[in-house]
Amino acid sequence: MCRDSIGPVPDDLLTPDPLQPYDAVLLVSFGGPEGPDDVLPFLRRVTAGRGIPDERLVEVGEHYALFGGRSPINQRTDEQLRALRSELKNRGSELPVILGNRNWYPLLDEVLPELAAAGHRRVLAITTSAYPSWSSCRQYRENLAAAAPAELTVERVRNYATHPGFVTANVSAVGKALSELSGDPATTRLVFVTHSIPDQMALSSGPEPRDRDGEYVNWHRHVAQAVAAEAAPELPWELAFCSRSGAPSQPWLEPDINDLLTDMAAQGVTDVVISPIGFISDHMEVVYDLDHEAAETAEELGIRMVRAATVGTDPQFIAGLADVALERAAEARGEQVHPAVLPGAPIGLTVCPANCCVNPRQPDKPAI
Ligand SMILES: CC1=C(CCC(=O)O)c2cc3nc(cc4[nH]c(cc5[nH]c(cc1n2)c(C)c5CCC(=O)O)c(CCC(=O)O)c4C)C(CCC(=O)O)=C3C
Ligand SMILES: [Fe+2]
Repeated sequence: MCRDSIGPVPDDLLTPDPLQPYDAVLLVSFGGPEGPDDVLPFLRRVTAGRGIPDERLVEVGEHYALFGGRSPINQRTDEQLRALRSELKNRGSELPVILGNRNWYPLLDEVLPELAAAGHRRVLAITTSAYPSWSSCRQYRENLAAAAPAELTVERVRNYATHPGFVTANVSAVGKALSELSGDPATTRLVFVTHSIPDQMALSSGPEPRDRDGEYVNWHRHVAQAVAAEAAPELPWELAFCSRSGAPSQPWLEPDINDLLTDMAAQGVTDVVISPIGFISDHMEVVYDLDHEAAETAEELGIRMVRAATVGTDPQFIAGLADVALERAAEARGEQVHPAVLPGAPIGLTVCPANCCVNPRQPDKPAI
């Protein structure tokens, strides 16, 4: 794991840093276990006080065990961190760009006090999650608020899934995946996949007023529509969900990707491209739930399935992250900004109202 040294606050007053008034950039990731001994402590940390059934934890622990107790997430995030660091440097910023995780080392709880101790006072956070909802946005904001010492202000960039950079990178990935299939276009489908969340959480995602299905689903539909229109205008597409957990009695977003594949096979579909637009790099959900579980379902059904790449370090995506960071800094300086966004799609908020992305099952906690 790469730890850029936190270092002193840059004091080059001759050329103002394009990320001023911020004095550091913090990439905020979920974090994942590095080996077999980390898996249980990691899962306990993620699920603390959440009422997730033990069977589910055992099951998820087994997914990690298949990969030697190690999630790909830390390495993938590290690659993104390096790519972002060099992109921001190319754009003229000298600020340190460092990593803090919510659930594994280096933990936000350590990194934010270290930043403050090194003299930093105003940090710009970029989360590795691109969409609004409690799980994918507010929970990050809550963890940041809990970890930040009083002298440190942490602000964040907008949810960036509707930025054209994210969409363009997914268009390339889908194009490449499609070129690996040679089936009849009439029986080929494009399926966008994201993380399932409880229906109630989806309905309370984003600020009010909300789209009928909540902003989590609304945003995914906008992204899916835009990627499909560019990458495969001739193919029908659908949005499916993976990685549901929680009690079986609690409704979560559907269709599950495995159920959708089953329905598609019954309708004569022969070829499917799966585009994991819900994830910005290869996490356990991608390498297990899609590459292992959904791939096995497809094989049993006789469907040829290709999984499109996650955006990872695609230069268009990384440039988009740099764009939203520079845009946020300009906003913080009180300048007028013109955020790039898909035509007709929602623009993420940089400062959220109190009722944004609430978790219906938890009293509101302080959030940045
Ligand atoms: C929307 C969403 C994202 C995408 C946005 C984002 O990226 O943040 C995401 C990402 C991730 N989720 C991850 C891991 C886990 N999520 C869990 C549980 C849950 N996730 C939820 C939602 C999401 N999760 C929800 C509603 C729960 C139920 C409990 C709760 O209300 O919190 C559990 C507990 C076991 C289980 O229930 O499966 C684990 C271990 C990892 C790391 C994977 C790795 O190691 O590579 C990543 C990137
Ligand atoms: Fe999760």
